[in-house]
Amino acid sequence: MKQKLSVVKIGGNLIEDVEGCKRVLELFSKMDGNKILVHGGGKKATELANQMGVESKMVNGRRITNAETLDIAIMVYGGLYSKKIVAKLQALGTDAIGMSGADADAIRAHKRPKKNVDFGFVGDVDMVNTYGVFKLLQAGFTPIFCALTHDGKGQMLNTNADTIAAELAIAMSEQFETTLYYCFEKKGVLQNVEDENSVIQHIDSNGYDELLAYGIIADGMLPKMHNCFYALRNKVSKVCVGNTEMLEADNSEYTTLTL
Ligand SMILES: Nc1ncnc2c1ncn2[C@@H]1O[C@H](COP(=O)(O)OP(=O)(O)O)[C@@H](O)[C@H]1O
Ligand SMILES: CC(=O)N[C@@H](CCC(=O)OP(=O)(O)O)C(=O)O
Repeated sequence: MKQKLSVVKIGGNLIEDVEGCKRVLELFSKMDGNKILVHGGGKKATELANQMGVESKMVNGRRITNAETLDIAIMVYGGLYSKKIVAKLQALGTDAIGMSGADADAIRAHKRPKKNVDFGFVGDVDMVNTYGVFKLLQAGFTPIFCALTHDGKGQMLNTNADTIAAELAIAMSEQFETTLYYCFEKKGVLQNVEDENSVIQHIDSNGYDELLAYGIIADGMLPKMHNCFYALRNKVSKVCVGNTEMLEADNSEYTTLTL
């Protein structure tokens, strides 16, 4: 029987909230078994870019990343947030190790080809070094991935954290029975985004099409849901979307997705 693995992605809004971040890291550190954390930080990158007088442009939920923006991404994701999260987890007794895709050649990507939009230094994932990640887990480390990949030729690339989480979960599913958790500030996928108590408990492929058709899923939820179903179609056992409390063992108020 395969061992279990949890891949938990935490979004930028959650990290920004001091209490929310503290709680999610506490719950993550208490989770049993093999686990990997993936963190975003898009909100902070936009804030820092503003302070530096650099314009932030998003297209389809993805950041247009020129050389200056890439440096900001590396500073915020690979530096500020990675180190702060690792330090907090260490204080909670989790032997966390901060990872970008370049570290241990963990995630290779290629620069997204120019089509209608030139995304600049945005990476589409080609390969996850599952053996490298496996070795870290076997050695007792908990890998903490940020939203950065590399092309294997010395170029860092900016890759959406939701995508990193899905690609890691898919690749590691060869060896593990994997559950992917998308943790953000709302209780789950909501029927009405203004109403926290309208959590949709379960969404399958047909339901997903309907939600799309009715425009119930919008903004950042569009690429997130795309990643959820992409993961499910590629052997990830279970995908869940919810807030911090989803990581509490006896909580069931969140969204579960199936094909
Ligand atoms: N049906 C929906 N249910 C929940 N959130 C939704 C929905 N439709 C759109 N959203 C928006 O999607 C956002 C989450 O996407 P995003 O900000 O990219 O997440 P993350 O913080 O994980 O990066 C929510 O803050 C919410 O405003
Ligand atoms: C290419 C791309 O869009 N990368 C994202 C990476 C950070 C991220 O995904 O952060 P959240 O999870 O907090 O949104 C960005 O730069 O915003």
